[in-house]
Amino acid sequence: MTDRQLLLSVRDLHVTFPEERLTPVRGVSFDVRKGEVLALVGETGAGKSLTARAVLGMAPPTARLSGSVEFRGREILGASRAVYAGLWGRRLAFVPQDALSVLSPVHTVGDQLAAAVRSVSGTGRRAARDAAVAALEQVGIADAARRARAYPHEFSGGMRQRAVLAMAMINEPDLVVADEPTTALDPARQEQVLELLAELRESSGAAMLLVTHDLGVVAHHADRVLVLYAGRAVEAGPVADVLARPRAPYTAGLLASLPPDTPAVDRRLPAIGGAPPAPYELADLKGCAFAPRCPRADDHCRTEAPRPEPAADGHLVACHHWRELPAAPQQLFTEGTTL
Ligand SMILES: Nc1ncnc2c1ncn2[C@@H]1O[C@H](COP(=O)(O)OP(=O)(O)OP(=O)(O)O)[C@@H](O)[C@H]1O
Repeated sequence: MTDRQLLLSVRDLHVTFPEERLTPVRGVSFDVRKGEVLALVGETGAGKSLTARAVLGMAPPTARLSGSVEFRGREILGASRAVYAGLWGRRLAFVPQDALSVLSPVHTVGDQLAAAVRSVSGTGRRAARDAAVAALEQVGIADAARRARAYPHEFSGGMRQRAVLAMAMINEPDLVVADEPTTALDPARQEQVLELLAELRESSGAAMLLVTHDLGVVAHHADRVLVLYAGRAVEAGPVADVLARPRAPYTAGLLASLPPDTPAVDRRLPAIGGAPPAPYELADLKGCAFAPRCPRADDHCRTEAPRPEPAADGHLVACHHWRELPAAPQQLFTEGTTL
């Protein structure tokens, strides 16, 4: 039976750089349903951005991709530029870390928004211009008609990121891929921009794939979460369930390292102890990539990689020992365990 709510379905995604003999994404699978927010979370180098870029058709040119990315029932992995050009901005939108990577320095913000509108519809110039100004108003840019005539470098960082949100949402896409959308902003602006993104997304009904390394952001802004480690999923499920009762030691370690009552904007992922394997080490890795940092690891973990298996309704975990862990496995990391 087909799931009519299914929007994006990624299966066994691998991203390889043949020249460097690196495979930073090693068989990632997940679904995004209409209107839902899936967060991809993990430490630096986990493969979050490469996964997001593979979905967008924006992987680095030297990357080789395999697996499957079905969007709206159609395979798009490895599709031609023409296919992606028909999706970008219209069905599939991108909010990057750095606004200047998507805004052209040589056109005014208003012209870029108007061009985005005209690229998907036969809207006339004046109507497109009005839509651009309305979009800037909607993202809280004061004096939008005048601001629309400014160039991106004349905007503050926060305003630029708002303009990028306006650009991403102006054609009401089905899926927004947001890659650490507030990292470049100062902490005071981060939550504002995330709230704005949530409002725009909710009012348009778009789904979102949200890349973040901040569990506070996951808690407040996602419906489901996929935890990545060394290019593989270690745990996935509804946010409330995964955060309240993590089944994978890695997720538990991330949660244990969050200081209680930390303001949302400061909840970055601190080190669990040790570091993830370097990309070049992954090729020869036999067992679970987290084993060297895991207090529960044994010979089984060091020799055989665990596969994701269902632990509860809609909750997957890849750990040989998930059934034997304490109900609050964060204890593994907080009770004087040396890692
Ligand atoms: N163009 C490239 N060529 C070779 N290796 C790459 C390339 N891009 C990324 N990688 C490797 O892939 C790994 C995963 O990169 P990715 O950007 O997906 O990580 P990430 O989880 O998004 O981390 P971060 O939070 O730091 O952005 C990195 O360790 C990097 O070494």
